[in-house]
Amino acid sequence: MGRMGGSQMTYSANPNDYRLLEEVGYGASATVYRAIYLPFNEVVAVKCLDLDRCNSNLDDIRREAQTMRLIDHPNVIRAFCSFVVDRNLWVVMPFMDEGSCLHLMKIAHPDGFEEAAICSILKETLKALDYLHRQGHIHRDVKAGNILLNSNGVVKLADFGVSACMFDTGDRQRARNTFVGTPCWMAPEVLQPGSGYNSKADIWSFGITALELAHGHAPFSKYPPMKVLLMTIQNAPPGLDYDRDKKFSKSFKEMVAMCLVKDQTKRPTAEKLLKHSCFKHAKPPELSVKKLFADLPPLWNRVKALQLKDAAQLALKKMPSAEQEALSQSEYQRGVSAWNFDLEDLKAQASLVRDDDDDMPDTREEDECMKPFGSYKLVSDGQSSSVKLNSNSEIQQVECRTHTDADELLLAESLIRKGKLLESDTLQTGTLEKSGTKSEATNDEKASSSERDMTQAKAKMVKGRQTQSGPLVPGAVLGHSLSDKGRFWERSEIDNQPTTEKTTCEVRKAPSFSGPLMLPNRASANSLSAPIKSSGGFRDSLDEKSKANLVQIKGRFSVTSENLDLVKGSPLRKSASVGDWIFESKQTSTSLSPKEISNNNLPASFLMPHLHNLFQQTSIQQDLIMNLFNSLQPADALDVAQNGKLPPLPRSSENNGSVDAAPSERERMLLMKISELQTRMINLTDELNSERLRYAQLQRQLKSISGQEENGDRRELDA
Ligand SMILES: Nc1ncnc2c1ncn2[C@@H]1O[C@H](COP(=O)(O)OP(=O)(O)OP(=O)(O)O)[C@@H](O)[C@H]1O
Repeated sequence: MGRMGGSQMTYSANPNDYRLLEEVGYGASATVYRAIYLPFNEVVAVKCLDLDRCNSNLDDIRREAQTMRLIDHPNVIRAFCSFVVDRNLWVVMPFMDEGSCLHLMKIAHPDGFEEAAICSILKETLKALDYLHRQGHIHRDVKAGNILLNSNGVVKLADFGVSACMFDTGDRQRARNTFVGTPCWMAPEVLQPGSGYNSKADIWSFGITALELAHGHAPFSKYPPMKVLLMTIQNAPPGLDYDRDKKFSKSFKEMVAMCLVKDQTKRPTAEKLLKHSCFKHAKPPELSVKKLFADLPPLWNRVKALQLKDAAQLALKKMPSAEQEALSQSEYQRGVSAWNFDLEDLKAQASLVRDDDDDMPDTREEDECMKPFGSYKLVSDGQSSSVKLNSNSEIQQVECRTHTDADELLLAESLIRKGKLLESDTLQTGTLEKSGTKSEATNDEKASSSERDMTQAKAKMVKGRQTQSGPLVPGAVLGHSLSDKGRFWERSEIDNQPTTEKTTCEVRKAPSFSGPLMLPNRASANSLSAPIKSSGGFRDSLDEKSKANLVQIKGRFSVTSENLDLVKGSPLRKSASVGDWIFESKQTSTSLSPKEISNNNLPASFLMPHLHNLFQQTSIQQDLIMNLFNSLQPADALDVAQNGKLPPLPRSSENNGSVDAAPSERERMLLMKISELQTRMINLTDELNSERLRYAQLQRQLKSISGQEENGDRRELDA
């Protein structure tokens, strides 16, 4: 049996006692359901944490569950009980029927809430933080997505996925020298782990959350993690702008500014902040918060609508942006989800995201707080300028001539070499690769990597898959050997499972890869990150089976042939030619239900962007082919071959290293690729033509319908 719930009732740890209903939320590694606890016929929330998808190690998961069970504060979500079901950790919690502030903003308040509501929400959050800090915890993931509301106006802070204990020593203490949290909300000192951090990191995140609630999004949120990271370190702290944020009071602006001070010692404690006039005069949440969700449909319908809206938005983006968005979003969300940043991964991200900020897919207005970055952009005009990086009170100057992502990498690498940016076990790959060369891993890095190996080895030693029906104890979690990873996907025993388990499996299988619903946020989070297994930063840590199926390693992530099928099922696919993620328009068009299509009631405004996408995709394919043709040029070909991407070029001694005229293995491969691309282009052209036809048909139908209506009207008038 599980522990006592808030209502002093005992909740069982038997999954059959819970009927999972609708999905009401999802995070990096968990899906949250509204559920009925059958013995009491009571509505609860069940967070199903996918142990396979978890980026965190088992200790983190256990810590979250333990923390949640021990806490007892009206503003902190507590766990009634938690237990392991197959490959999931189920955490049973009170159901917060209005969901998170983030969802609420996305669905009904895209430009943020009004000040009265914000102050009420923040006050409750601050009470939660004050309590947690007194208990010795740092939450480390304070953000609107983790502030939950219910219809009575109750506000609770959730998600202890990354919380840390301040009183820990040894390994756990060292863990606080690592990147943990969500990039946009992360305090500068968290990004410079050498100095360590404390509960004041939560106060920074709290300040960022205040801005998030005020604007509808966090500052820097449109940038990929690498950029966010550098901007947090380099730029002046974000804040409310005097002109743009006129609707907010001086007191509110002042409170935000107090939280967002780079020097953590100058930030107030939660206790002190609670005394700020902003909170002293805050209305009780039941008065100011309820109107935020008045007249909204039930949470689960909102979540569905949100998924649909995101799917539509992504589908309608013009192709290059959509491609970029998908990539950027997935990279961003991976950063969001990945508590432990990995330089290799960040480098990969930075190199994949174009530096042209104006082209960034986010249509949001640029934040005022981005202004300092504007001046940074100036240097791209070839002027020399210096970027100041404040690290451990020491100002380091890095010469920066052009503002490119490569420069950002250099900056980061420069910091790292100076031992400022990463010091402990977060430098997961332990290597810095630039232009194919590897710098030597430092002793610290080596030591920490062996520590990690030990942890992994330990986890692997605990064999056997347990289906635990009892409150979560360390053994219960550890019962899931990491080496079991991936088995879930192969299992054919789903049909033999109790309904609840079946539901989980189906839902888990479905979300990312099958339906159009999952295309956007989650699509971007899951379609890429779920099938792309986290290898924990080590190629070596991939299990044998994964290694055998390995298709590609990308940063910390590997794509196996097994999950490539899943990727194929997703609307994003890997372009065979260039290795970019291409938005599959075929999938997009089929993302409309057959009913919708057969109803022929699609407005032209909806179809046109699809056609446009197809058209552009075709052009892109053409470009790719041209590029490939060009890549046959001797100089380029030589270069590519030297980079090891293709078999080496044959050389003849007579022509002094120039490319041999005879078709080489490499050329054959290129030709194969070209013909593959051509086939795809033909398919896309066909698709475009059929869409055109359908569009013309629809227009005819529209005309005839409107003609009929006009006739009807005329007849009515005549009569
Ligand atoms: N008790 C609850 N009642 C209602 N909705 C909830 C509850 N708990 C979580 N949610 C919803 O589910 C979403 C995801 O939950 P949660 O943040 O715990 O998952 P996660 O995987 O830990 O997320 P993250 O990406 O922040 O690490 C929340 O943002 C919220 O919208």
